[in-house]
Amino acid sequence: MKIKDIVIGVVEAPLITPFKTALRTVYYIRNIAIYVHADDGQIGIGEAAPTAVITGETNASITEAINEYIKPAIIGMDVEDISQIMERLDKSIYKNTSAKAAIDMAIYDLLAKRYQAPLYKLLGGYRKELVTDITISVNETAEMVKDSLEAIKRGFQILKIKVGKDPAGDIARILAIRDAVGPTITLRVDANQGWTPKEAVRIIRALEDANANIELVEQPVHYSDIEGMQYVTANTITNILADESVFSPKDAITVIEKRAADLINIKLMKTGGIYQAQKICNIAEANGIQCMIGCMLETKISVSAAAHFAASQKNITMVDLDGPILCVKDPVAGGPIFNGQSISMLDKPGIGFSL
Ligand SMILES: C[C@H](N)C(=O)N[C@H](CCC(=O)O)C(=O)O
Ligand SMILES: [Mg+2]
Repeated sequence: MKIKDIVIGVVEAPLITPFKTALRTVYYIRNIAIYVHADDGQIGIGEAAPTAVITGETNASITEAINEYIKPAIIGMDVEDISQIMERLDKSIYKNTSAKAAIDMAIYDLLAKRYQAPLYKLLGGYRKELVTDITISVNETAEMVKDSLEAIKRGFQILKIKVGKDPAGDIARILAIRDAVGPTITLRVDANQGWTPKEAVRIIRALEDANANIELVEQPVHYSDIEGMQYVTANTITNILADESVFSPKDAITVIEKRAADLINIKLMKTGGIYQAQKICNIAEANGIQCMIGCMLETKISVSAAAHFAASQKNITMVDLDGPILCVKDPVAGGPIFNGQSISMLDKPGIGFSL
């Protein structure tokens, strides 16, 4: 099964409410869809999200990276030569991880279709069901409390609370949410790099003193401030999760060696796809570090690929795959079933979309 052509399209989905983090506000998803055509007529599907503030990519850069660099590097290769394809993909252009992720997942989709196997089984098949959290955008406290209660009414038991935009008000925001939702709901906090190391320690310790019972705090400080993350991890009890600081296996080794975090968030848009994500997950597991699977603002196409990967791995113990849940409707039919907080893998070949 040889790679014959790569076709680029657009996938669009309006969001139910604006998505707000310390880094950006988004009203509408407009991502790149990828179709990798094989010489036997099969098509593999992928998606790239243009998260300029995190990966540095735009839809224009993703399109250019694929057309000018990635496509010439892998066209004509046999889908079964996965390691060789992934080596060429990695070397075809520096960084551009979302462009690479879209191609990587489309090729894995083809490989799994070649063997008539669901992708999660081909990758290791650890479990069939995942439970995702849902994001509560950063807003004024009252609005975040209202959004949290609505999410619980919709059946979500795990909330990912965005903070870091207004550090002075963050303790009050989080405590008000804990107060409103009660003790049984799991709360994750994501500062998206919005705090200084000293601010982070002060805020997290205040939450600890108030018995807020926060499961983890994600990326408290700037992605490049590994010493700062190390300082936060060393001076708090709460688990610290590295997100924007870990794109590659090398980044994971640095964070682990420096004890800069307790946990790692793997996103296909940061790793450049499943092949590199597996390496990070293995490195973390060998070092006793559990991983979260995360997503950017992505539709069901790439989030489904991430779900297959997460389902295949024992060491992925936390799931933040709420992209499709934040959209008014899915732009594609098929794939795993997203029903409230549960994501169920089906036994259709590949990622599960009929193309
Ligand atoms: C959508 C997901 N729950 C999430 O919060 N991802 C963010 C980055 C999303 C973006 O800006 O596209 C994260 O974990 O930092
Ligand atoms: Mg994050």
